[in-house]
Amino acid sequence: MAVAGPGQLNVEEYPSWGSRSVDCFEKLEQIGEGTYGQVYMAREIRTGEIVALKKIRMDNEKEGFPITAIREIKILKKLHHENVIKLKEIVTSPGPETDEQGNQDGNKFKGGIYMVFEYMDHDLTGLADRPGLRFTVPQIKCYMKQLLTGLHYCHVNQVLHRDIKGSNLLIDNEGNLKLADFGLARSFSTDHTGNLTNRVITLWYRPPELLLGATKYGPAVDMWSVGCIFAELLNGKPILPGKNEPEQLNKIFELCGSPDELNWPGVSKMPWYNNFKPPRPMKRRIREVFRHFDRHALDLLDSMLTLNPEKRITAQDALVAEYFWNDPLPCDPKSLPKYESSHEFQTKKKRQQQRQNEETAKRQKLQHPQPHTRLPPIQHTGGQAHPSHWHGPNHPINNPQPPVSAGPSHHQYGRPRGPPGGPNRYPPSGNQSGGYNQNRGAQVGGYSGGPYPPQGRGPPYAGSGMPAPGQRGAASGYGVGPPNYSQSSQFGGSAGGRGPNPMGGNRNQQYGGWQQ
Ligand SMILES: Nc1ncnc2c1ncn2[C@@H]1O[C@H](COP(=O)(O)OP(=O)(O)OP(=O)(O)O)[C@@H](O)[C@H]1O
Repeated sequence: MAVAGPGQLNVEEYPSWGSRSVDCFEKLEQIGEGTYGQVYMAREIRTGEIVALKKIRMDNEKEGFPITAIREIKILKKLHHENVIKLKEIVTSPGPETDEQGNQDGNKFKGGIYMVFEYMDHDLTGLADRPGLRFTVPQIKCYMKQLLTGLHYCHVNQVLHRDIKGSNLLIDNEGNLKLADFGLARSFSTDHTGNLTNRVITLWYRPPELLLGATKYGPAVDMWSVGCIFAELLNGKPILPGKNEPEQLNKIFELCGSPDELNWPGVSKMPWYNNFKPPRPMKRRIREVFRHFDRHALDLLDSMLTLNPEKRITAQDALVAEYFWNDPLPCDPKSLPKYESSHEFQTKKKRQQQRQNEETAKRQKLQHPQPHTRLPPIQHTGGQAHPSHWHGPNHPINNPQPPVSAGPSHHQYGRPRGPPGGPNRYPPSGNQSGGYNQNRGAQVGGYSGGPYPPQGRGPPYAGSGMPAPGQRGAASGYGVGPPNYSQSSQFGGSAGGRGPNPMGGNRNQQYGGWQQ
């Protein structure tokens, strides 16, 4: 197969694409649910090969085949790299289909179209959310290196991913990490002449230039998201969990300082700058907030979370950063432990189940109260904490809000992504005591994803309940410093939830106009 060179489309077609039926595969289990519909683990009947089938959702489409699917297919056909998910073929189902409950699919084509991908055992959010799992520094370096390598390849090929987040980073049991979900990706020209939509990238990972209304942008938008993921991996929880766009910007300014003409020439001309500029200058506090990270990690993070996109580090430069060349070195992917399959969809489903069980148990207890006893309660001096405490106060299990059992991309449409685990879930990481933990085995920890941004476009945020520009958003967590880096009050509120993607109810609609 011909591999596209930088900036070229791979013109070689696959004549057989779309000619096979989905009946060539046996669906084994649902592993994801996103904008397109369901993602299944499946086995190819003839070869026994395990693949992922992503069904292209057609029921909402008034105008035929969704443009995002066309984009994803077109882009994935030209990208061939070990750190980019491989699209193997397209298959169709000629007749009406039923879902797992036996209900007929409502799509007007009365058939389905599936993308067949190589199967990956985990997504980063699902993996990091496993109870008892904590990534080591060599492991974080190993994943970060692969993320940057894959992204560098995309950028060299003039593709912006525009939705970098944990659930779109897939990992197999060989330790390989691959970028997935190119549904929001698009080609860009290096001169940034075209107008692009700024309603892309899941809110917690969205860079300040998009939040300030930029419509001309480039690969730096993805690098901001990478910085958020990097800090999240080291910190153990999302670092900028805004509930809506204004609050997101506010959080960014509190951490990264306020933008001005000195640190970001031209910022005052950005479309929404005047709506959101803080009334007084704010100090950059990355090095203070993350002082427990080691020096090289901090240097790299600082360069990724640079407000001015022109000054933000590129994937190529990040790959040669000291961080990756100093002890402890990134580990060999193959040396990483193998875990039971974990996708965000499944881990959240399990958590939802656990919550239901707890509620049932509580109800039963109320109905059948224990006989009164005079004995004092038994004091547990050690051993396992109650599961609901283990998850921390912000965990969906304990949160009074309805459980948000899936991330922005999964089956909780119309809501922001659920709160990440509580502050106690995540141990401080990085080099606190002068040496990294070189143990490559699993430890305690976790990692969680972000919400869908609120709906709507255009300037912006009227009536959104945003803090006035410059006011602090609801309880910034910064300044306390790990491990008391509390973000607890950030969660549980409504973000004016919208559809299952960061673009709006139907992200395809965003592509019809001049902004892409
Ligand atoms: N090739 C794959 N192997 C294993 N799991 C996969 C694969 N592709 C997707 N998944 C799982 O399905 C989930 C959803 O996939 P994906 O993000 O591609 O769908 P989507 O409809 O575009 O979602 P979103 O609404 O987030 O944009 C992923 O987070 C991952 O857990």
